[in-house]
Amino acid sequence: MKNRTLVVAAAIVDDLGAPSTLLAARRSRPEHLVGRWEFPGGKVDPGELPEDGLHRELREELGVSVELGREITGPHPEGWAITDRHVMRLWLARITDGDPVPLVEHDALRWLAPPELFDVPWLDGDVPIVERLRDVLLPAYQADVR
Ligand SMILES: Nc1nc2c([nH]c(=O)n2[C@H]2C[C@H](O)[C@@H](COP(=O)(O)OP(=O)(O)OP(=O)(O)O)O2)c(=O)[nH]1
Repeated sequence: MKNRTLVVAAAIVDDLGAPSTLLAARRSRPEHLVGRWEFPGGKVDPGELPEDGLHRELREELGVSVELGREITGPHPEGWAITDRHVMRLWLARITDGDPVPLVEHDALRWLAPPELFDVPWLDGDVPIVERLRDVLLPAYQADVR
């Protein structure tokens, strides 16, 4: 896990206390990622705190401000091994300002409820994270549909 580049990303949800839907973003670049869905975010700049990098990326990519909730921790203390060169940390987040628009890096956004989570082709490394998030979203989703 050492020597991997740190990527920070957000599981943007409708509500931090009772999350039931998740915002997914479709990559528009680079070529090998085009059409795959992911969590908005990106690489942390040198000297930047991970959470600060995440707020910056979300402003740049979607034009939104967020409140961060708890971190969705992975199997490794460093985060989720999303590729053989990147490790990712991700936090729940709620939009506090702005309507999300795919400004750069993405060309589509979708709010997904648990039954729809796998209707989109996620990047391979994100699949175990989406499975974990399904468990996070299910209680509030099931309470809502009842
Ligand atoms: N942002 C993000 N990247 C992901 C996810 N899953 C996944 O495998 N990746 C990969 C894709 C890229 O190879 C890498 C992140 O790079 P990036 O292109 O988003 O980062 P960045 O905006 O800072 O990129 P750069 O163009 O400035 O280098 O991690 C995900 O859910 N979100």
